[in-house]
Amino acid sequence: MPAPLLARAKINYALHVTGRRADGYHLLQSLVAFAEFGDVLSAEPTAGADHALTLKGPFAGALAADTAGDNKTGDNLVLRALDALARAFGTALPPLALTLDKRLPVASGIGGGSADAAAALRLGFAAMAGREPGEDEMARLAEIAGTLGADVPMCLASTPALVSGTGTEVASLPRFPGHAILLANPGLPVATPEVFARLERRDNPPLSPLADSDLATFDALVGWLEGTRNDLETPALRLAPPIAEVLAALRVAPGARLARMSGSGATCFALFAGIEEAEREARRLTDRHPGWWIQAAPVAAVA
Ligand SMILES: C[C@@](CO)(OP(=O)(O)O)[C@H](O)COP(=O)(O)OP(=O)(O)OC[C@H]1O[C@@H](n2ccc(N)nc2=O)[C@H](O)[C@@H]1O
Ligand SMILES: Nc1ncnc2c1ncn2[C@@H]1O[C@H](COP(=O)(O)OP(=O)(O)O)[C@@H](O)[C@H]1O
Repeated sequence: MPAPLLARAKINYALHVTGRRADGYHLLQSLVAFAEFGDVLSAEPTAGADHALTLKGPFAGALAADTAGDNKTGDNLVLRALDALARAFGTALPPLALTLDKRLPVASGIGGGSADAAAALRLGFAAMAGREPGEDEMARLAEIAGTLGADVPMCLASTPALVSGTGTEVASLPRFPGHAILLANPGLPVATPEVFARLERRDNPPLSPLADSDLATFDALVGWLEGTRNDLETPALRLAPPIAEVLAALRVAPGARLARMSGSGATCFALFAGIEEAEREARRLTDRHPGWWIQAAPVAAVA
């Protein structure tokens, strides 16, 4: 059986909404990166006739309550991803007993469900083929990923990238400076469509060009990010006002170089040069806001 997979949290460092398609989906330009923290998906063979999914971890309850239907895990993106994989490859997938350790808050702008779906595609492929996917097979997995959600292809890559289109066009960055991130969520689930619906403008200016030198150091990256935005921040604040308090707390954290909301919220992040500073601020914030979800993690370099 394939080894357990880390379904890393996705963070939109910058997110510009530049248009809207006729089908209502928005055109985005985003710089995304991934924290070395996330859900963990594991699988064992099972004698049962179908896949079985067990949820555990701090957000298992929230997910079970959020997922519709009598079978509380039936709508889970993990099982939908395995179904889509088997259909696309036309190959029987051996029934799997899956365990999802749900460590990322649900509906929180850091793509936990999308990362789980991407991990399920990788794990399912390995269980089906007995090996890792080749380049052509990865391209097919990315296509399947795009049918599961706009964020799933970027989570399949799980490496810093510029994304465009509706989010499914993923250009991995050739280099990226390592640093640390502090994630904070006030405990409010936010529905992505409701945030998009509250946008006042859908024709915002695009990202400024990203030069290789902007990725050479952490300072240079922060400098570039200072000229960018998250266009979903204002509509999300209207929907969930407590996000303002999270942003304010992160902005004044000693050592925080940039504080912003990720995706459609409500999770916000601050960037730090090193993990020690991020962990120190995580402890401080946890003392002051025991009801918030707070997590520090490294963001790996791409050399
Ligand atoms: C906003 C972002 C930014 O990365 O992240 P999250 O806040 O979800 O983490 C994504 O675009 C979310 O991606 P994902 O959550 O996979 O979206 P989907 O399941 O495909 O779509 C959910 C809903 O979001 C809206 N949507 C999503 C993507 C997009 N480009 N335009 C949209 O308008 C649509 O209302 C759609 O019905
Ligand atoms: N494995 C999963 N983890 C999280 N959410 C899931 C999962 N499977 C299905 N969902 C559904 O997808 C929705 C979006 O979840 P999530 O990816 O956590 O949002 P976001 O991208 O905003 O962080 C949830 O409301 C939930 O009902």
